[in-house]
Amino acid sequence: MTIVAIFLAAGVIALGAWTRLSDAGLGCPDWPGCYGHLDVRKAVAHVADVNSTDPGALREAHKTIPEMVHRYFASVLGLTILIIAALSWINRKRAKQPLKLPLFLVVLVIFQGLLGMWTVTMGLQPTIVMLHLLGGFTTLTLLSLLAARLYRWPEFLNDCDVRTLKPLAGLALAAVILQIALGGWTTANYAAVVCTELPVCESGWTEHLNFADAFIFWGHEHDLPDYEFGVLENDARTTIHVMHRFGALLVSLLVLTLVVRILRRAHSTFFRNFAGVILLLLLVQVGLGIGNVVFSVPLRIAVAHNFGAVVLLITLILFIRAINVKCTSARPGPNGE
Ligand code: HEM
Repeated sequence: MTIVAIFLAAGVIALGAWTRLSDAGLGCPDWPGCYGHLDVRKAVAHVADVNSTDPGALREAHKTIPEMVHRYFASVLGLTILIIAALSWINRKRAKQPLKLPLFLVVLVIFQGLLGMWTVTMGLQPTIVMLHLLGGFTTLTLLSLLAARLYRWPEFLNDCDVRTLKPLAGLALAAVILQIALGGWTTANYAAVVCTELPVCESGWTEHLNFADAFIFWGHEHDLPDYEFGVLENDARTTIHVMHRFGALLVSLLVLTLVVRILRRAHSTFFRNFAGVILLLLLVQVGLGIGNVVFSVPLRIAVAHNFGAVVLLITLILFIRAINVKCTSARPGPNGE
């Protein structure tokens, strides 16, 4: 069941990215239905009707589809998490049966639903959009952690030297989380295309930094009907974009140092492979980020960049879990001693 939930959560994240990045976030201006309809086909027909009687209405029927498909998948995921929590409760007396994590996931998925509703009803308010993205990433990460606990993966650790890497791994994880939040902030404020040059931004970018306006999280002053396509001035958007680039540099330095240290300390194939996977994910993620800039954020690259971020996050969390399990130089006995 947890594995099913993992696939569903991954699908919901990818669909959410597709919805957001194809500017379909307001494809359905109401919630939970779309123009009052729970059936997406009726919503499409409704938009077509309105457009035929009022050609100035400019409603785009195709944008209702990603939004509603995202909502359908999210509902099934919510239901699956409820079932997981119910099963954990029923089996709570069994040894090593996790209960707090499934219950926390229920609270999280309900809060995610509320954030999804506010995303629409508050007209794509950037802080809500970013929190909704972070909530989705947290859901998938915690489900992966739950699966690792249920399947007792890894069972034991026989490479005790890698445990000394805990502080560095924690630091790399914190940097990745911050970078994900900055990425979400870049998207939510439509700051992706303000810097079209590498490595930082257009020449003279240092004169176009405005930190005061770039990080206003609530109460923006604007007279637009909603936040679609952003409400910030160019300098504030440039600042956000540039911070995401510097964030990438910090993440790269920390993650590369971690990889080198793992390779130096670890003697097991398990951890050497782990280092290889982390390195590969970092390279792919930076490559996709550069692809976003060079090709002006094509939908496929942007969705892959979103997904690459969550996979990198999960891999680091699983690495930290792996270096935290009981360390023994020999395989443990049947009772775990
Ligand atoms: C190193 C690790 C990196 C991580 C973890 C990361 C993470 C993210 C995340 C989570 C988003 C939000 C995606 C979404 O809303 O769907 C994002 C957006 C973005 N990232 Fe990164 N990123 C990284 C590196 C880079 C690099 C190196 C560049 C460019 C050189 C870059 C350029 C962008 C751009 C332009 C966007 C906005 C995309 C849009 O609005 O459609 N990223 N990033």
